[in-house]
Amino acid sequence: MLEGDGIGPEIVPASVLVVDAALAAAGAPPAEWVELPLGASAIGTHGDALPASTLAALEGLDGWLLGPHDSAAYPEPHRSKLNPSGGIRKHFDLFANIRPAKSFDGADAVVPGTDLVIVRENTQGFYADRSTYKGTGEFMPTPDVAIAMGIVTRPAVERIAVEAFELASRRRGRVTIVHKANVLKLTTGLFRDVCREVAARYPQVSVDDFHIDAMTVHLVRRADAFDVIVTENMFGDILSDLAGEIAGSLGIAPSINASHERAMAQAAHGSAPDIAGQDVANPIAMILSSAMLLDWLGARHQDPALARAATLIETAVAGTVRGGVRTRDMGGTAGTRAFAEAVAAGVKR
Ligand SMILES: NC(=O)C1=CN([C@@H]2O[C@H](COP(=O)(O)OP(=O)(O)OC[C@H]3O[C@@H](n4cnc5c(N)ncnc54)[C@H](O)[C@@H]3O)[C@@H](O)[C@H]2O)C=CC1
Ligand SMILES: CC(C)CC(=O)C(=O)O
Repeated sequence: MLEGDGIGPEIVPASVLVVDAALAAAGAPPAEWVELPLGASAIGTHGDALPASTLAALEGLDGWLLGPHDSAAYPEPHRSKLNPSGGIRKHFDLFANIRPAKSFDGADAVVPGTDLVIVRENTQGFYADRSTYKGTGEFMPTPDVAIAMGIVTRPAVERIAVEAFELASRRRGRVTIVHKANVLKLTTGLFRDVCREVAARYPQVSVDDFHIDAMTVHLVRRADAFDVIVTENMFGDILSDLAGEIAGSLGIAPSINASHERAMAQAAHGSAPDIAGQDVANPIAMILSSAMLLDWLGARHQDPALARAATLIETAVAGTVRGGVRTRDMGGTAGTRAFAEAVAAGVKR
């Protein structure tokens, strides 16, 4: 576990509490938690927000929880470096960022009945790292000119499209491709076209596509009509915050960042410095990210107890919300810890 900054030291321990309860209830072996330094505190102790020792320790693992970091507030030179989660995603080539947005029965949502998953390409576009793709990233040829160079490649689109179509095959059988091929014709045009080629291998899955600007409108109006949305890195980052809020709150939006070998649970939101340290943050996003990780590990290791633990968590979170225990962003009064304790009690029940 890596707690990160801001609300990280509140929501990550809240998730650990719930995961421990779920593993015990599901008859799975207990987790052995190892706390690794990352974020502002690691700048103080190790001189780096993502210490080499942290990356080395992660090498030996196939799953971990990452809290959010407040990298926009780091002092220089740390602020100008690749942010810590970007560094981990890049190091382990965690190419698929899977971000569900699901509303809860009985709780407010902009669009009740929302149940979709954004499959975000996690390595390319404008967020590509210069050391991986030469010539990409941001640079300033003069103090008055800033340039951002993105990249889209066929293999990267193919592998994320396969993730999206496989997922849709296990869900409601629909994939929506989001792009901006009317303006970014070559880059996001390639993204759309390669996704369409992959679609041909999945005749049982229906496919459509929208421009990113129009897609924001469709989501606000009828998010409940979508199943799996596949899109490039930056569009997926933005769209998933929107989808989380439409489903009820950004604080309920989970994710995993995955390759075929490793997965990292990480809430879709940031470190929320405006509410940090007040015990008001919603831990649902981090708790459900942890459940996604257990589910992923269960599939990888063919261990049904881990999948059971994931289901227990999802059911207990939904039951807790339905029972009226909610944090402030969802109109309730429960604190972060109290909410997690209620979920852990629900898991045990
Ligand atoms: N995965 C990560 O580590 C991410 C880190 N960040 C970083 O986080 C810092 C703050 O970024 P912002 O743009 O302010 O975005 P943010 O996601 O931290 O906050 C946006 C708004 O949502 C609220 N919010 C977020 N999570 C919440 C939760 N669990 N419960 C209740 N309310 C919640 C915040 O209070 C704030 O009003 C920046 O340094 C940014 O770079 C941003 C996004 C992702
Ligand atoms: C990790 C962040 C700095 C970027 C972001 O908002 C995200 O990837 O979710």
